[in-house]
Amino acid sequence: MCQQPSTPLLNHNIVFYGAGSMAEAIVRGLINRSVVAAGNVIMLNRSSTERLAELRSRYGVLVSNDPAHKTEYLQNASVIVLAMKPKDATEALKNLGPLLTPNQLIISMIAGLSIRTMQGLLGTRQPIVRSMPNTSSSIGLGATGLAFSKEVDESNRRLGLNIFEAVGITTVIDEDRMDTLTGISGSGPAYIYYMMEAMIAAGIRGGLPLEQSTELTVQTVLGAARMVQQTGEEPAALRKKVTSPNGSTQAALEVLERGDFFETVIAAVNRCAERSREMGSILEKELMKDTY
Ligand SMILES: NC(=O)C1=CN([C@@H]2O[C@H](COP(=O)(O)OP(=O)(O)OC[C@H]3O[C@@H](n4cnc5c(N)ncnc54)[C@H](O)[C@@H]3O)[C@@H](O)[C@H]2O)C=CC1
Ligand SMILES: O=C(O)[C@@H]1CCC=N1
Repeated sequence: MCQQPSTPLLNHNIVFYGAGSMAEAIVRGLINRSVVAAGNVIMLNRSSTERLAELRSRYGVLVSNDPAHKTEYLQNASVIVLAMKPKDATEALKNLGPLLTPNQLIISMIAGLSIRTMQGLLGTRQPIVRSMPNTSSSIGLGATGLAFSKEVDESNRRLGLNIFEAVGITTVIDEDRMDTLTGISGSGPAYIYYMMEAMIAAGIRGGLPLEQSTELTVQTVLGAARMVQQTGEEPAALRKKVTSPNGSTQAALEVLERGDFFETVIAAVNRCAERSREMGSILEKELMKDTY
């Protein structure tokens, strides 16, 4: 599964601080696409030795949950990717700040957490790349939004872009738009999976075996996405081509309309963005609590 790079694109020590599903998605992409040598990737977790052993055997990366080793790895890293849950970020950043030197690049993928709050918690004006990837990064089909703190120079900007370009497409946005982007591409895969779950269930209820219903659903979603990408046509135009007047598709779409499908999806994206902002405010309040 893990191919060793002959000439990796990036020659930096990259520490993933938090070794959960999103960190693994990025690491898998980086290693399998030979962007960085496995020996230059370090994955740190709070406790689970089993999880770390699994990551080491899958990707050949270095791993640790030992506090002394963790400190050493963090101090020697060129890039530290923050990949813990928002609830664990305050404590981790406060402990991390005093270990850092000014040229170490921080890349955060923590939903909601602003650059300003991160710099406050670290207590340093560290160069920070705020990112919002998604789990499809693990197969090179990620969509990542990036915003940069003003301390990020051109080479660190390039480095941040290289990491995420290796695992999909990237787009640079104003930090203010990161919550909306989270609602579209960060959390978006979950909405599509939910739709797929419903389609598979409908197939089964209609008498198709699970395997067939799944295969047909997967290919339909894949084909629909590719059609938009390859034809350059608007989704609405492609939808119209499927929909014969008074035909079966129209009948189905009318049911979706009765369920307010379009506005429900928009409301879900908006609620996701709002929740991202709420999570950011909670972290900001924790910072303020300490400041005053
Ligand atoms: N899962 C997703 O689709 C996406 C997640 N994110 C963000 O990525 C971050 C991680 O999410 P997941 O990977 O889904 O979570 P996860 O729960 O799978 O992984 C988080 C890991 O961080 C570790 N951790 C927590 N505190 C730590 C500490 N002080 N030192 C070392 N390790 C520590 C935990 O043990 C856990 O293994 C979150 O902040 C989330 O907002 C961003 C984009 C997409
Ligand atoms: O659910 C979450 O909070 C994270 C952020 C984007 C995807 N998962």
